[in-house]
Amino acid sequence: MRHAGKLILALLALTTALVWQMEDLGSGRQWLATLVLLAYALLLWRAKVRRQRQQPAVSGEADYLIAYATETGTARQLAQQMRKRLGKQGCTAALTELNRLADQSLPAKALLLVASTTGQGDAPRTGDRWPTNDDLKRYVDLPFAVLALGDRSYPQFCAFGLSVAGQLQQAGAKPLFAPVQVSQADPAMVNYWYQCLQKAADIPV
Ligand SMILES: Cc1cc2nc3c(=O)[nH]c(=O)nc-3n(C[C@H](O)[C@H](O)[C@H](O)COP(=O)(O)O)c2cc1C
Repeated sequence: MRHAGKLILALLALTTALVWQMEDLGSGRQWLATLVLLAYALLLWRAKVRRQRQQPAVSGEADYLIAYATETGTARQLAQQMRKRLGKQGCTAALTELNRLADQSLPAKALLLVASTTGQGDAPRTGDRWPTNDDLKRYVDLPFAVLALGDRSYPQFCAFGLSVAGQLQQAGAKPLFAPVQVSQADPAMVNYWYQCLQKAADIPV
């Protein structure tokens, strides 16, 4: 996204330069085109600021830290919904991709993981470098819960989510409840996972 923003700005600057090369346009039209391009850049900038406000920076003060591992976006979407849902219950939650978990401060209450599986039971793009460079010792005694996404038609159903749960437990982290395996992002099972969390973490309904 950061690269896309830079590319758009570079294209706008190039277009402005081209407009000023076209002398037969006349300076009135050249100014008009420049103003339109500037207004467009301003709109893009405002949209970016709004997006950043909707996704506050990850903070060590958060009650929950939600880490997602996704290939095609479902786990990220569900993680974002989870954060909103927790927010409505008065809880704070920070969001990160699993590959960046090592850079985040630990949450006050629990680590929540939304992890999809790809390939033949493999890690998806935003989780394929975890736990490299993460000191798993820091998760000792940390409560956690895993929402494992997959598809029942694959022989290695939810393999990556289960592997994440296993590695955390082996490192000494404390599962709030067993990983919930969800096929094709079934909303009923996602809801069931959330109910388990509410019960285990004593979140008001
Ligand atoms: C190429 C491919 C390979 C997949 N491999 C598995 C698998 O081995 N095990 C599994 O349970 N699900 C597998 N799935 C299903 C995905 O995990 C499931 O659709 C999930 O909801 C995708 O989540 P995402 O959008 O966060 O990546 C696979 C899906 C695709 C497209």
